Amino acid sequence: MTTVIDGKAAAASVVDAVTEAAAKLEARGHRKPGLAVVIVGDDPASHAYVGAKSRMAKQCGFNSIQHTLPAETSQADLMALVASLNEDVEIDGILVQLPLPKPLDSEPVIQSILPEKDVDGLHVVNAGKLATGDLKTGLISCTPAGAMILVRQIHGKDLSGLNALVIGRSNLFGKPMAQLLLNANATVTTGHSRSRDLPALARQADIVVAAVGRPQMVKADWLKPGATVIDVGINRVDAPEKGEGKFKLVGDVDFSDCRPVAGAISPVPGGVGPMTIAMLMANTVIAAYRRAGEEAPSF
Ligand SMILES: NC(=O)C1=CN([C@@H]2O[C@H](COP(=O)(O)OP(=O)(O)OC[C@H]3O[C@@H](n4cnc5c(N)ncnc54)[C@H](OP(=O)(O)O)[C@@H]3O)[C@@H](O)[C@H]2O)C=CC1
Ligand SMILES: Nc1nc(=O)c2c([nH]1)NC[C@@H]1CN(c3ccc(C(=O)N[C@@H](CCC(=O)O)C(=O)O)cc3)C=[N+]21
Repeated sequence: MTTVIDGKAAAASVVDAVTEAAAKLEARGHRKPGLAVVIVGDDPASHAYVGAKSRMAKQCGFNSIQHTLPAETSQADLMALVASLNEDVEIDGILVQLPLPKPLDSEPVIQSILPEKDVDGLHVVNAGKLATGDLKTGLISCTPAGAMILVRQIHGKDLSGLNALVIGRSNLFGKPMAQLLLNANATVTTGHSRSRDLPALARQADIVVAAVGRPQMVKADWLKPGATVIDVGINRVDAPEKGEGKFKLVGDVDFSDCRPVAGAISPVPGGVGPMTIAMLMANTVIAAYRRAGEEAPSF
């Protein structure tokens, strides 16, 4: 029987633990954890995600602040906002929603966030800690951290002897995911657009993680029977069957094709997506504990 991994349920239990941790911190006389989300421009999908993040932050008992800037915002003004959030004693976590509208350059913005407030885990200090095996003192990128919790549900903490393929090598996901798997003792391969034969690489893998941005790319004949498949892709595709102009979300994995062959598979929606938001809350409460000088919980 194939296990369909329930990312919503896993995310709900992380959110419960975060809510409890936030309440405990307040009970010890500290202020609420503070999360600032910055969004530039008016991309509807980005606004939907940011709205979900802000709502979840309130639900966790955080002080949640959203800064919505016009698409024409200058690099200097955006950097100035980040600088003021770095200084703000009420703020523990800063997230700048990506991608930024052209011609803004995201890299200098991300690198200007204080590493201890970088709840996206994208600052070089946090990326470097993860790369050198320090998983305790930095902040880990939310989506790979969430995907890893789903992998652990199936395989436990120690992935010794297992082959893992991560398809995609972005700083936001592919690289940190590969490092988390490696740290858990998996034998890790990272595939990308220049890889020669991804289906052959995938057939060697006990764990396949797809983060490519290509709808339904991974097919059943790519999989070793019984493999665990984690689908990170979020693709909006037309869904004329739902009515004119309607769309639906699909992952980078052809779910109905792969489901019978996989041992466990995460769906889209309802898989990694909800975990991303839950881990953003987890990183924010961790940052708040550290700022308060208390020992941070782990999730
Ligand atoms: N569920 C969630 O919470 C999140 C979902 N996502 C989703 O995950 C997906 C990936 O995101 P992200 O990492 O930011 O995307 P990027 O576009 O930054 O990276 C995509 C990666 O896929 C590789 N790639 C592209 N085409 C192919 C191909 N045909 N064959 C093999 N590899 C290919 C690229 O290779 P190369 O490096 O050679 O160009 C690149 O490494 C997207 O669908 C995104 O929406 C992202 C973040 C969070
Ligand atoms: N700085 C930054 N950090 C990010 O982590 C970041 C980002 N920018 N830009 C965009 C991507 C994408 N992303 C998602 C978050 C939640 C869902 C999510 O909750 N998805 C639901 C479905 C939501 C829906 O129905 O639209 C699900 O998969 O079940 C998806 C994708 C975070 N990202």
